[in-house]
Amino acid sequence: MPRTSRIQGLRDLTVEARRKSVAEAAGVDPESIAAFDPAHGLGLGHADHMIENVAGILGVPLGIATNFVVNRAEVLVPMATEEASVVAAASNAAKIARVHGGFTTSSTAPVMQAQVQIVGVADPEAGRVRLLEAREELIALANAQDERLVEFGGGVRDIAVRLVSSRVGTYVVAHLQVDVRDAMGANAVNTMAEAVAGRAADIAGGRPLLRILTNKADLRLCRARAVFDAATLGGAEVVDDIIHAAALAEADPYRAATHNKGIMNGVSAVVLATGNDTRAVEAGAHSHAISESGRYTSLSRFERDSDGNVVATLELPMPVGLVGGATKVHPAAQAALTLLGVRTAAELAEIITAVGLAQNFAAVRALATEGIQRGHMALHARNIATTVGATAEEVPAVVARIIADKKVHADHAERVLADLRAGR
Ligand SMILES: CC(C)(COP(=O)([O-])OP(=O)([O-])OC[C@H]1O[C@@H](n2cnc3c(N)ncnc32)[C@H](O)[C@@H]1OP(=O)([O-])[O-])[C@@H](O)C(=O)NCCC(=O)NCCSC(=O)C[C@@](C)(O)CC(=O)[O-]
Ligand SMILES: NC(=O)C1=CN([C@@H]2O[C@H](COP(=O)(O)OP(=O)(O)OC[C@H]3O[C@@H](n4cnc5c(N)ncnc54)[C@H](O)[C@@H]3O)[C@@H](O)[C@H]2O)C=CC1
Repeated sequence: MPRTSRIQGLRDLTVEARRKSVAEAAGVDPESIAAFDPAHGLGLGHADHMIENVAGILGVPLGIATNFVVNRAEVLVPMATEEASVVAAASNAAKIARVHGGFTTSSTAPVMQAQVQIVGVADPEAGRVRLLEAREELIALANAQDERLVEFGGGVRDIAVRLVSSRVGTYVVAHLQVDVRDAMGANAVNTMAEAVAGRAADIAGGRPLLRILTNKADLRLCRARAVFDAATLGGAEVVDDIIHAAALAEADPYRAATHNKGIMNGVSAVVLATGNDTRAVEAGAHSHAISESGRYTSLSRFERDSDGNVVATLELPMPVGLVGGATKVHPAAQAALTLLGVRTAAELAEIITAVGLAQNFAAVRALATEGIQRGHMALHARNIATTVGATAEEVPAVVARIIADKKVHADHAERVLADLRAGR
């Protein structure tokens, strides 16, 4: 069977049957994703080597988003999240995007930057020039810290020097711009920064202070683009309202914060599923969402194309890796990468960006039409039924009633559960 992300009725299967169906559709050995099952996933022994004072493991649901076509390839996307309707929303938008070929993505080279702050430079402008004169020496010193990275074709691509004025003085800040290939790269560039800091400070004529990467990873950008069909959406008026909803997010930081949270619903779920650093990706995204005028704005743009369809685009930093951090040691993260079938960090980063755009579009489409609650709360109702004590066997009946009653909240669920148990 050719690889496909269109799986009918996946939601109606048991978890085990769903995992088997996903493996078959993705063309992978079911054993290669067995680690999605906690019984075969991260063990306490593993966990005890990952962080400090380990006392247990927090399980997070891992769902599979369907319908995705990215650069003409079918891909099933593992998403780790505690939030209902996120996986459904991404799958829904991906289904609509298929009408016009799915998502097209691209990315820059995987360049991460480390900063070296130099304080106390009497002549900062000249200090900057002196550092740039020593470019080759500093690059060689930094690359010597990671021969393995250089072997893989990575290493320092350039050095930039900025002068940053603060309330307490002007700092000379050197940036090591490092191609980190398939790593996320934080540890790699931090090691380089610590190695060159002393020499750089001597050259600049000051004292080294901070030596750390920046998570504003704006030299490691990914882009996604998709066309959402006007007829499928319900016509020109719906398109207009979707455009208006996105335009508000572009203009208003209050709306942009939630619009971008919608994007990160998708992004962070795949970042987490693949054992990558969600905090780094989120910090990078929000630091990138600053307009030329300095205002916090939306990360994505929605326009109407010449055929009246919605064209959505998203660009953001995407510092994720296939090696490094937890990715290599977490069995479920390895399974996630197997299911995705990615060969490079750039491929992973671009799929994540496409999922962020899908999530964003699904949310804005729901908000601009019926509102978020019908779809979201219908799926959240299962959590509410469980919260009030319904057993797995009782959940479907409680969910059906509270949705039918249009009262999807805990106190009504309690009454419904009591009625069901009393045979009413
Ligand atoms: C929730 C839907 C998808 C329902 O939408 P619907 O039209 O009722 O769904 P449907 O039953 O017609 O199914 C359409 C497709 O959605 C998927 N789908 C649908 N249901 C399921 C399910 N149970 N399990 C798995 N997949 C599901 C599935 O792909 C399905 O097609 P298929 O593949 O079956 O041919 C829609 O209302 C939606 O997309 N809503 C957006 C929900 C959302 O954004 N949730 C995120 C949480 S809210 C939030 O925090 C973000 C926000 C809103 O604040 C961001 C912002 O403000 O911008
Ligand atoms: N975002 C942040 O502010 C910070 C994040 N971190 C953590 O750093 C970790 C990621 O840092 P990394 O340097 O990626 O981790 P790492 O040090 O585990 O792996 C990177 C190393 O892997 C080697 N390598 C092997 N194969 C490679 C390939 N194909 N491409 C590139 N390198 C290859 C290289 O020597 C490279 O230096 C994450 O766990 C992250 O949470 C650490 C400090 C700060």
